[in-house]
Amino acid sequence: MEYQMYQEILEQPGALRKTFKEEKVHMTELAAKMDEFDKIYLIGCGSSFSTCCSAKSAVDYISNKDIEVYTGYEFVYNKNTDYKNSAALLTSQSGETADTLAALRLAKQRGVYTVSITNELNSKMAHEADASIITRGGTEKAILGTKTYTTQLMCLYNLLFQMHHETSGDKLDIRKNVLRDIRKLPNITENLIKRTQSEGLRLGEQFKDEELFYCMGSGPNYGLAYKLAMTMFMEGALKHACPVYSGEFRHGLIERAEKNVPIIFLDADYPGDKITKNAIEFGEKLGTKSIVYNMHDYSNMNSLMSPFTLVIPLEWFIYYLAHFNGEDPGETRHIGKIRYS
Ligand SMILES: O=P(O)(O)OC[C@H]1O[C@](O)(CO)[C@@H](O)[C@@H]1O
Repeated sequence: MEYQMYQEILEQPGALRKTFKEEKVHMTELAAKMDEFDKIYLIGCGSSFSTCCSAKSAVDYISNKDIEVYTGYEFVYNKNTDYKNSAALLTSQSGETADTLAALRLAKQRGVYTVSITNELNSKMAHEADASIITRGGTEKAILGTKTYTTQLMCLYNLLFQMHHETSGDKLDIRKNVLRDIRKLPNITENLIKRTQSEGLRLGEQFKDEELFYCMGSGPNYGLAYKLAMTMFMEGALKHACPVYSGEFRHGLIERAEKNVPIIFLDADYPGDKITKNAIEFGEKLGTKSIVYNMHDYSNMNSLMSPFTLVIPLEWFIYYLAHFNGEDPGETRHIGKIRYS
């Protein structure tokens, strides 16, 4: 019953170590280069879109830098305004996703400085971007993205938090703590992988017959809630799932939060998690099947590192959920095989 994803979960600490070591200097140089631009676009799809959402939200806590997040085709079809003095960081584990590649080509045409973050050295995106950061995960086969997620997210955080931000006081401390925690990530990840496997197994078995999961988070955890629903549940465990911003709980999900409905709450005690906690309480009264992941139960890193922390117990949960349903969590039925153009 060991699927490909199993090995790839275990490979994350090594991939983080190697990526940091081999790209450290380059990332510092690129952070300085990014300072030259007035605006930064973060662009990716699926798992690689979720990292952009989390990183933007995290850096927003300490910075006023103008950063916008787009999926590949949203950027291509719907972004028509001014591209003056801007840069785009394009994330893609394969470096080949048509949507993100189209965004990269359009950005270049419009004079935007482009940086790709990809796991494939010989990919189109690595070749065509003005600069490239290569995550050193080794080939990843399981579709939902494990080691390419953590390494890509690490590169985005490292780059964005190293940029010059007008910070002082608390914000400066947060920035320093995040950069310190990034260095500790390989060891912390290693530990989390060991500590959370049995919990994932238990939850996977307990929830195996559920068909739909709501995934809620605020701040940087919304990006993870998105990944959890779109790639981990839907692509990996073949379950229906829906990401929800905590702040949007009262505008939709509240009407479906009924007895026995599974809701996964990602909590890191962010200011926005006031609403997450209210929603948890509301769910308790109604008898929802809540699973609450609070990042502080798993690590003592800065709260902004919550996606790095919570993704590990979630990977195990999804791995076993797929297993108890007789599915290989690394398989794909359509992704990578369907072409629109
Ligand atoms: O990161 P890449 O290689 O651009 O791939 C994007 C793909 O990743 C996935 O999120 C799978 O991890 C798919 O949804 C999507 O097709």
